[in-house]
Amino acid sequence: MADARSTPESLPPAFLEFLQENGLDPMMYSMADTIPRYIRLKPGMEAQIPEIQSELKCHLDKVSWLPDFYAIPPQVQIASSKAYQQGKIYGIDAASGAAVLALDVQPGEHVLDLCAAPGAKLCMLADMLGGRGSLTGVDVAKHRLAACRTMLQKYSLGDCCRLFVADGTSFSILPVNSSLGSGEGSTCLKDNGSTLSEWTSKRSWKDRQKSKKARTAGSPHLTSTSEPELIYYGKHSGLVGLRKCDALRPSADDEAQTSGYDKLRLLTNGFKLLKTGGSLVYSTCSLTVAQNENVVQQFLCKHSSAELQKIDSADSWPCRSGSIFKTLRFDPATSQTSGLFVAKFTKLQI
Ligand SMILES: C[S@@+](CC[C@H](N)C(=O)[O-])C[C@H]1O[C@@H](n2cnc3c(N)ncnc32)[C@H](O)[C@@H]1O
Repeated sequence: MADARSTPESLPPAFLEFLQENGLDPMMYSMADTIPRYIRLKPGMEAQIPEIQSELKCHLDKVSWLPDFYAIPPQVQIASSKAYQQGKIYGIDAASGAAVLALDVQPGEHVLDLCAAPGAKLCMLADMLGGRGSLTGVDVAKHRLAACRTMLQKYSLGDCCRLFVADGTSFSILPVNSSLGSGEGSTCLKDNGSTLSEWTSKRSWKDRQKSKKARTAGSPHLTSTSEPELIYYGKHSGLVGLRKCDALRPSADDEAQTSGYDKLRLLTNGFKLLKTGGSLVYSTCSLTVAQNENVVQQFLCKHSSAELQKIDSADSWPCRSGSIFKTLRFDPATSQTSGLFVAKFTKLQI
């Protein structure tokens, strides 16, 4: 693995060859420290910008091509700030925001996020839906989904989203109350023989924070075993409409959690669940052709009802076309983001 501060000259020749094969600029490894950090402002928090700037001690530099996004210097840490802890800002890379924007979600639509944890994009989707329609998040890693639930609660979005611990390559739960799915109120469905339940914490995020503080203070009553089990929770229903598959490259930690992870299978399953006429965004933070264009190519060969769509809003984005027409690549070196591949599909009636 290349060090983030490597210069092109210091990279091993085999790695340079690999970068060349994938059309990647080796300069990205010497520029990592200069790429800004991005925050997204919670809708309605615009008046708080001066206060946030003064707390973070930096200027929030509006990202011209992405609504509600601001660039801040890379060394600024937001996690300990009040603005972050009080749910006024999200930490999310601009390219990730673009992938969500590509889906063009409208209030009232129904969205599935496969590989949803820790949930920055899920929160953005929830904000875009504005409490109308439905949102379902799926992740195979239980602890990551718990973090996702905590995040949703922190931003007061806990009631807007159903979460499932499940493998996205076989997840098949249809929206409750759908003509294809189960009846209203059904909480637990059989999926390929294994029971899948919807998950959340019994307690609110505020209560969990209180317990955490109490534990830190040494309360004898609140040990780590007092943390509740994750249980079924949910009340949303709806028809399948828009669906999103966000299959990102796993970190080493993810690899351990999700061995056998297969992007083509995730994409295929997301598409299977997609309503005719709906849209699906496949986005990965992998920069390789194998995990991006090749996956898209193989997928299109097998699915005659899948059509790549032009992402209209992308005309002003700092990205380039992938090697397949209509796919997009955010290169770290030129886009000033962490880098991302994005492809948008629609399902045709055939
Ligand atoms: C890079 S993270 C996704 C980031 C997330 N979309 C966000 O915006 O915060 C990748 C996630 O994919 C999950 N994952 C990997 N393989 C999966 C699979 N087959 N089914 C469901 N989730 C999977 C991992 O557990 C991990 O949480």
